[in-house]
Amino acid sequence: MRVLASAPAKIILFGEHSVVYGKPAIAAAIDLRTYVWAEFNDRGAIKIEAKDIRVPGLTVSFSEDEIYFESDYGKAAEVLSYVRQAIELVREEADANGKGITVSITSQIPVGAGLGSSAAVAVATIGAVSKLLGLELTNEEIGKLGHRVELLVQGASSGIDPTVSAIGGFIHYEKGNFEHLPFMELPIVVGYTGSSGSTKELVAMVRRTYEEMPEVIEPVLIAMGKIVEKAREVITSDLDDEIRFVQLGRLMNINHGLLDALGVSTKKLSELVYAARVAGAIGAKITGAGGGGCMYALAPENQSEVATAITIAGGTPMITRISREGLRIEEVLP
Ligand SMILES: Nc1ncnc2c1ncn2[C@@H]1O[C@H](COP(=O)(O)OP(=O)(O)O)[C@@H](O)[C@H]1O
Ligand SMILES: C[C@@](O)(CCOP(=O)(O)O)CC(=O)O
Ligand SMILES: [Mg+2]
Repeated sequence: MRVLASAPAKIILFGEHSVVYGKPAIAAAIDLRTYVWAEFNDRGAIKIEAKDIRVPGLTVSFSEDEIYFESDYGKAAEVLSYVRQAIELVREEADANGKGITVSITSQIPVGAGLGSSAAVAVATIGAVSKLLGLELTNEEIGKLGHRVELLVQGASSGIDPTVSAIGGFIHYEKGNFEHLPFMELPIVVGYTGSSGSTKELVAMVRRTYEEMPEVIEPVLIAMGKIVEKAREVITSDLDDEIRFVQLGRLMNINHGLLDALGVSTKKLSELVYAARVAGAIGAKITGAGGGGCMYALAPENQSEVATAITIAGGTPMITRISREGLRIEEVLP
């Protein structure tokens, strides 16, 4: 039997980092996906083929007609830890420890770019392997297992990414509970800096700053939580879209300033944010953990001008749509 599952990327509209401290956040699944095939193998081992992940430390040397591969196995193992933990957790749930499972991954999501590639790969792996092992899990339960995977690998995780990747759509999330917000087409442009940041390291860096000066950082986190509540009021109000977008844009700009205060922006991210605003975006901010990765801009009138400005500033623009669907079982072959 072979199973193919897929799970989407996400953007965090408001509340990254503060959500790790129990504050609310708002996120949406987007139409970039990670695909995972799962099947049994008879070696009793876990085998992972990650087709499009570049492992730092893998060197290929050529001599005459021979090719040598040298790998830093420590780094390779670390990079594959989300997938490995996901498989181990499902095997445990299914009481199938020791069963040989091969997974093969392809992904459309840039890695370490704030678009939740870690959650998508965990959720798609859990989806495919649980189906293979005959476990009946709801998407919500799979999101919770995805959260456990992120906690095991990162040490800290709010759970928002695996939740939105598993259930899809547009959600308000707080301490493990989520609520679907009314669907709205968001005229946004995502700008990718081309560099990556590790969520594990950025979350740990914010934690260190918080522990050094809680009296300074706590009010910043509280303000971020208030921004989310205000944004939720605007999204669920019956005001015209035009007014709602202007209010959301202002809240995005304030949220970006506070993320910068936490130290998770970079020169390039801020350049893309300002380039988008100068080109007419009503709001622009980092999305995800920062330290590289992506920003997004709200540009109801001028998405293409904003995309051009992001390109001129050295970024890669992506025009994405919200994905109503989360985890999907794509194929089950005998
Ligand atoms: N296609 C993939 N195959 C295997 N592992 C992946 C894949 N995509 C992401 N990952 C894992 O997720 C990590 C990146 O997660 P993270 O630092 O949280 O950034 P983000 O979730 O924003 O992309 C990678 O280092 C790798 O361990
Ligand atoms: C920084 C954080 O709020 C979001 C991280 O998202 P990503 O891994 O950068 O896509 C961490 C979390 O919510 O667990
Ligand atoms: Mg992640």
